[in-house]
Amino acid sequence: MSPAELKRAAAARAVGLVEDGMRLGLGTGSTAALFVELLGERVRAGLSVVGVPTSEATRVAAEAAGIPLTTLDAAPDLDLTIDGADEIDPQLRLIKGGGGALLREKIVAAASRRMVVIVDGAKRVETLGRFPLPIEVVPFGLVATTLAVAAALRSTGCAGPLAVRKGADGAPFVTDGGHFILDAGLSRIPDPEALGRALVAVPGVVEHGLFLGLATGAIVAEAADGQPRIVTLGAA
Ligand SMILES: O=C[C@H](O)[C@H](O)[C@H](O)COP(=O)(O)O
Repeated sequence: MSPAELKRAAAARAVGLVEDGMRLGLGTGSTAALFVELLGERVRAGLSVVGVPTSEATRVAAEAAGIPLTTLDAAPDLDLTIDGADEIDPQLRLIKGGGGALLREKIVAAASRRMVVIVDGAKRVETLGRFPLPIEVVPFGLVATTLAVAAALRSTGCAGPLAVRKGADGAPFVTDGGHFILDAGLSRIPDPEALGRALVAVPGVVEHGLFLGLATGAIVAEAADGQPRIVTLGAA
């Protein structure tokens, strides 16, 4: 089975969690995009929901799918957020931000009573860190911030290269919030909570891609005999 087929299976299961009248956080990335597409089918069939997109890309996709949208300011308490992830560990701790949407994703997840993560089985890890950790920083003082981030990484037992994420044109990738992303290739993160605390203490760091204590459940689609097999973690 291809990763795309597994992602679709996880997204399809997640659509079943949506109930009439819900206020939804709509995640970002290829898996969340499949959820938006499938949710749009249910909306066109009569389901009444309202969504808060976590990126401009998701806003465009949700509008195209016919999903009514609002802002987090108008609906600051969401019932359910469905989002993808780059990694998930057994404690439902996540690395997110591979698509650069981590800041809005984290704000929306924190404003939701439930956050259910949809992933293919390849995203499951015992220890976070194989996926480079995205760290969103303001462009001003980039070199000083990068040095301080490197010190924060070392102070929590992490080591590895830090690189400014580049776009297809070779220029720094700019997030929806107008910030840059540092990707930290750490291999493993021994203490994600300590690293999270150290990173938010660095002036210039806006947010990091460690989602700790936010996911309430996960839907994992694994390949089993050529068919997707759904495994749920937590409350999903
Ligand atoms: O910034 C992007 C998000 O955190 C995505 O949810 C994450 O990168 C997973 O994306 P995908 O479903 O495309 O693997």
